[in-house]
Amino acid sequence: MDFFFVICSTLFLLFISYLRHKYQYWEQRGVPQLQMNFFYGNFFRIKTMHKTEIFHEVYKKFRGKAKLVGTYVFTKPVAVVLDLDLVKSILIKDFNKIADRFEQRKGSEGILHRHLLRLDGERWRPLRTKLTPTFTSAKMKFMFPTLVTVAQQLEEAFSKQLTKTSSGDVELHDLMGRFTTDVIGHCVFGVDCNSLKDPNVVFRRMGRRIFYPKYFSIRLHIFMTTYPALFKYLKFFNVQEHSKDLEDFMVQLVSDTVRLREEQNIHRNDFIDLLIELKNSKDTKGMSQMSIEVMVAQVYIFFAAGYETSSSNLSNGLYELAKNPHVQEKLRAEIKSILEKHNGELTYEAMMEMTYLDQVITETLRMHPAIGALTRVSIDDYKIPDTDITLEKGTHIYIPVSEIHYDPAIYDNPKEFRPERFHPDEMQKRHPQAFLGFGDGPRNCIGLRFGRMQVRVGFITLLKSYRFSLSEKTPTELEISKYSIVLVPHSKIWLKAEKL
Ligand code: HEM
Repeated sequence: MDFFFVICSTLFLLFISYLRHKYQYWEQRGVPQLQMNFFYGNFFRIKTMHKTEIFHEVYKKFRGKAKLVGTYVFTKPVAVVLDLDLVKSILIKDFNKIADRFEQRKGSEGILHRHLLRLDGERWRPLRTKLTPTFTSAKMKFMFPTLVTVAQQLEEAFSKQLTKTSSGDVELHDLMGRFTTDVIGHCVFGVDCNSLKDPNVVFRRMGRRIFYPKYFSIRLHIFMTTYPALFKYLKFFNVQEHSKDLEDFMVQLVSDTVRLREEQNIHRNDFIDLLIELKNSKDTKGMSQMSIEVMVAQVYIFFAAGYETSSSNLSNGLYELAKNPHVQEKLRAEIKSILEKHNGELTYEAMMEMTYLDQVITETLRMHPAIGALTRVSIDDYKIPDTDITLEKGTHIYIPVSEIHYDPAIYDNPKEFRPERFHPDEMQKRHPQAFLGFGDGPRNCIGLRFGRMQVRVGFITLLKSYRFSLSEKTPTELEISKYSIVLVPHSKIWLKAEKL
């Protein structure tokens, strides 16, 4: 019994010393850090990464006093960058030393992991170079008519939904999700997802599975990105990031589409066409530029990264416009006058002329960014410019987007929705990294143009025909979901709509 007691006490003391040592990591390097709970660090406060409570505390306490601050996710030391010049160095100037987004999970990659968002810098670079031409303005212009077709379906679905209610209350977050699912379905998968007609189609179910994992899975997701080396052992307990049926669904879908297009020689100028072109072209060694597995992974990430981010931008924007009727009227006036100039037709050129619309979209993303913090991992030791601090190779770095976007020293009265902040003259007065809604540098959002295009088309379609106002069911504040990986509204977004 005594022996057992001695063993337990020794193990306990060793464990405490280990934690104590771990939680002194930043202090020992001369980097300011938040006070940690001695036993569990900030484990219990990490309910969701995107809730970013920890970054909020760090930013509030150290902004203006330090360029970067240390904190911990579980026991992993992470650096939080507070200074915009340092943000610029990390994302752009010194990108070569900080090219990874996540610590890599070697040897345990499924097909759906081999995508742009996740790959390490070495494998990411050639893939990004191949995929960048897929997102040029010219390619966007080719896809524009498809978006207009889906927008007509949105108009029909919206009008149908409105006729079903006598109060005029419409729930917008789900409807916008169905719109962007169908747009991505057409342009990325090359199929008609039909979710505007049937909300329960398989694509919606798959989308919900990606973004709304069970509560446990959110912590698991954080655990997985923090300790990828340990995560591989969880597969023995059948814990996986992507379920087998999601992977099978994606593989089947892409293989069927590719076969059909090749057999029937179908060309539609969409993403899948461009990926097939890469699959069929050879590199200098005579090898295919893209295998079907890599293609599946890219199609998966275009869907995953593209539909919920854009639909939240749309529904959050409509919410802000309902709260700020003067902005809504100003935007509608712009939309109507430009459409009139183009004989009432929504063309790519007409859309590009709507500059105030662009400001509204950016201001919405400032107040409601899709990603609360950008992540990077150093692939080499990195000396922080003008300091004696060196981040070790493999350090996890966070750039707290939400905090920067709400910093009153950067955006006066940050809780006010004011699109004019993004007038080019106003933007010139701010630091170039003061807005990070699409990230920045070589690893910024590759789908920026496409995302903005579908959001613009969604806004134009609804605002030209409907006025939105607050209803009794509208939430007073938009709460962020604790259950989703990206920042999406927790509650439904009910607004009153009136036909013009
Ligand atoms: C309003 C819509 C969107 C928002 C707000 C958004 C936001 C972001 C952000 C913040 C990042 C991280 C950037 C960084 O770390 O610097 C990102 C990366 C990415 N996004 Fe988007 N995104 C949107 C739409 C899209 C669309 C439509 C697609 C694809 C069709 C897409 C594909 C990607 C990919 C593949 C990456 C990883 C890029 C890389 O590592 O090279 N996104 N996005």
